[in-house]
Amino acid sequence: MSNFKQFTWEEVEKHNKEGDLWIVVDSKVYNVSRFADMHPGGANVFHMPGIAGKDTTDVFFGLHRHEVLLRPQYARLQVGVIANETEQIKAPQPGDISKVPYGEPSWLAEGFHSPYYNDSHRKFHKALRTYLEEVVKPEAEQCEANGKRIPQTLVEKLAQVNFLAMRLGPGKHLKGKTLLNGVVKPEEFDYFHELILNGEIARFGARGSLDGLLNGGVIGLPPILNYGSPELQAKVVPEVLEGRKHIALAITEAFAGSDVGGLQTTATSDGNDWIITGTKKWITNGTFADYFTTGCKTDTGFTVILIPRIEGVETKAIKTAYSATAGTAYVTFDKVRVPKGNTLGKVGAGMSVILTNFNHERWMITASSLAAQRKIVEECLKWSHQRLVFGKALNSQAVIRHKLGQMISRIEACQNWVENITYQMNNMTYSEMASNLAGPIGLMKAFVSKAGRETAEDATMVFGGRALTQSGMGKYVENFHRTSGYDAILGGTEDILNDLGVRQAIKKLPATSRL
Ligand code: HEM
Repeated sequence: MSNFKQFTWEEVEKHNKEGDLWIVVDSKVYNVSRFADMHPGGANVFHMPGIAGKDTTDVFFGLHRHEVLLRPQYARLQVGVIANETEQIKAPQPGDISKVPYGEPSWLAEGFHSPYYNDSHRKFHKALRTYLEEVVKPEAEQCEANGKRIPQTLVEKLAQVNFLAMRLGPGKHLKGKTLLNGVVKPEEFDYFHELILNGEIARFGARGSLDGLLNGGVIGLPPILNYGSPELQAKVVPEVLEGRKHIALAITEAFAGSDVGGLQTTATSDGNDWIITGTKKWITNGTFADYFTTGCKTDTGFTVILIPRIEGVETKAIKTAYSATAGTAYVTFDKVRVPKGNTLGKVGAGMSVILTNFNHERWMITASSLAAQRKIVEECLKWSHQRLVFGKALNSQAVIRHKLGQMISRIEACQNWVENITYQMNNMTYSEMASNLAGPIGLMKAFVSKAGRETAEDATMVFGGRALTQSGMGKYVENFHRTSGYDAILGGTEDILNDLGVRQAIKKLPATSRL
């Protein structure tokens, strides 16, 4: 029962002039007399016909997101409720499952089934979504806007639930850890749990923050876990997983991106040390990283070396299309002296260190991209339903329904592909994955990111000018449209990955295959 004073419509209607102005939104009565002059949409809108002293629910939801009413400074404008009426549009609660068709993958939709997810995944999903929406989303949104790195207080909270360890996926690094307050056991944690995690952090609609949430660790730490010496692992792995230090993967350069063979950073041997000189570009989390897992040219080929932030290492922020909270950096190594014990894998065998890392990174980007696309589809379904044009809902236009149909088909097709690959990952050894899945994951990532860019275009048309502003109705579409290209570039561009997938298929064609 609400504690608000109850009013009849007759009482509300009397407050219909400048200085004494009430409106009703979804059975809630707001006194906007003093607010009118501060209203971002202007004071005069309240004097349009059918507004002052009236029910403005439809016009309100055609212009504002529901969250506007929840902001404390606006919530306090409410002075009462309409007697015998109840609110229809409920504030979302942390952990809620969307009831919008296609707003969730089918395994979460009522009445649907899936062969892939069990009770452990469902329990994990519920706890994780609630945790992220309560603890992480507000900070992620703030960082997306102000460009600051995520606060250390949040890093500490994330470390407490072993967030980064879970982001690395199943494996020995989870052993003995309490995951998300014990909701899933380390030995149960599989690639579907990780798929869920990658999707949930992408639903905030804050792409820079997604990478700012210690993405550098997801791609920078596995080479240490898989190829570092026991001493190096004992020191660096706990520091990073406990959030005391941060790590970045430093491969790409202004000289070479996807063409790893063309890299120019050089490590020369000097007794027991490497002397490293060169530059790296587009390094995610680089502005605040304490360690760089770095691809270097050595006498006998390509070698991966862990470089701490010591004398000779400098980083500066690169201004990119997404939020600076991702910490994208240009990194300079100037005669940096690093012990040879920091070599990851064999000298000259760095290519396989990097290539085995790529499968997981590409699959992760795909999973996040897919969830972000689904969020956009949900936004478009809701918006086209509540937006009135020419006196009717936007979705009464066939051209809009056609766009929605295309968007839905794309995410559903992509979802099925991603879940199939995830199932393969769950049932293959690491080396089977390396040999069987590099091609399919490459093709899948290219396909899903392309689908995302098409959805970004369609959604922009559905939202119109609102898709171009960073606040208001279209804020998620704006963020996705501006940043969907990241999914198409990071971890390998669409063109390169398409080509990789086909080359792998050609390699595996039986020599005797003929029409
Ligand atoms: C309690 C009542 C209201 C509050 C707290 C409120 C608050 C806001 C806020 C915060 C914005 C900025 C955009 C955003 O963050 O979404 C906005 C924009 C706007 N509001 Fe309101 N508003 C209220 C009622 C109304 C009503 C009843 C109308 C129409 C008669 C209206 C018309 C507009 C318009 C036209 C804009 C600009 C939208 C745009 O830029 O796309 N508002 N309002």
